[in-house]
Amino acid sequence: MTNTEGLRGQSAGQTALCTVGKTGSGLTYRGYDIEDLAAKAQFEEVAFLLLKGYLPNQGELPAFKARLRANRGLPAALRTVLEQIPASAHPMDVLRTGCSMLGNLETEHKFSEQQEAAERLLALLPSMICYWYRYAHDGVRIDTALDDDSLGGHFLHMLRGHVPPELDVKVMHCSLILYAEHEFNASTFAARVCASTLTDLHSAVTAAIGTLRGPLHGGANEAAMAMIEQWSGPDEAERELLAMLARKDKVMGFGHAVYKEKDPRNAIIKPWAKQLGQAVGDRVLYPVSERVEEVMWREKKLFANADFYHASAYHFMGIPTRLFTPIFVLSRVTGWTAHIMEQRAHNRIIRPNADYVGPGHQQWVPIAQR
Ligand SMILES: CC(=O)SCCNC(=O)CCNC(=O)[C@H](O)C(C)(C)COP(=O)(O)OP(=O)(O)OC[C@H]1O[C@@H](n2cnc3c(N)ncnc32)[C@H](O)[C@@H]1OP(=O)(O)O
Ligand SMILES: O=C([O-])CC(=O)C(=O)O
Repeated sequence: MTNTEGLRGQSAGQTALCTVGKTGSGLTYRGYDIEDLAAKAQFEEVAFLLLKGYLPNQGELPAFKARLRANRGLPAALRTVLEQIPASAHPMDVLRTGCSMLGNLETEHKFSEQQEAAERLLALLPSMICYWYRYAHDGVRIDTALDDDSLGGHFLHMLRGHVPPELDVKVMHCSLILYAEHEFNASTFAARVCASTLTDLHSAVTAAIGTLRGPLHGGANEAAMAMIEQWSGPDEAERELLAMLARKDKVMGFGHAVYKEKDPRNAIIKPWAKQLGQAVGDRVLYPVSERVEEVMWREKKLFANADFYHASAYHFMGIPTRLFTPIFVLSRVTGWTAHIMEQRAHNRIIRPNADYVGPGHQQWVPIAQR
């Protein structure tokens, strides 16, 4: 593999949204450290920061949250489509289809409508996934226009059918902040490539959802869960993990295309996973996770990325594994739509070259002679 494969290490454009690994391990959103945002901000403040370019003041934040609350309801035609999708479908495919359908029902006709379209998607995606999930699994048509203050609380309320405890809402805030934005990651880049053709916002977000789904990107939190839940304790985990490494299997939730020392989001989500594990009396999953992290560093110098401890944290909150990557979508839609707007503001169609490695010039052979 050449060093430049996967465009690794190359600049593919400019952004004012985020820095990743500029000092080896740091992460900032519009100049603010992720540690400060995760400890001090509400997710909605971070969403506003990404979408508008500055932190909201005391008047702007409640107004923004009120707009998000008012935008939670699903159009009837979208509910009808969601009701057709079987319970066996992957929830990421449901979001992809739902986002595309919304583009038919609430088409973004002019770019001057982009802020409203972005806020609508942010407010409505939790309703979309929970409406489908509860209908497909329990046959219940949930009320999505609940009055929860926060997006994370609203999501948990719809999913469970009751108001969630404060600890779970706090963890959701933190998780949504950590997942909101990450420069030119694969799904954001897909959204920007799409936007660079001057297509509509829903098309670009649909492309991003499809890109996030894979296990090398957002799908890693689900894949990490599938791996750690197989093991009955740390010793079995270590044995099996060493066998995986000997086979050169990829270990999901480890490594990163940009960070070289650590992923700063790991140190923030890990203590929450520990606290949630203690709250539910876990004696297996968290110790297994810690051993996996220890062995990966000892054997390969590979560190846990944002996805690894998200797996156990979500699991301890009772969230079904197949909804892990969709939660990533509910958050990253802020980064995607902010990047789409940034791309449009300084647009040139994204169209790199390729190094040709195919056959030399060929003589045409008529089909009867082949
Ligand atoms: C929120 C996010 O999207 S974070 C990323 C989530 N994805 C995952 O957790 C999936 C597992 N991780 C991976 O597949 C990779 O680390 C990626 C996709 C994140 C980054 O890929 P790359 O930039 O190509 O990785 P990198 O160049 O650092 O790899 C160096 C070597 O380490 C190995 N390696 C990297 N990550 C892992 C891993 N998780 N498990 C085992 N080996 C690994 C590579 O195979 C490569 O080995 P080689 O030189 O023998 O081929
Ligand atoms: O930046 C990346 O390549 C992947 C990542 O961590 C993210 O999208 O959050």
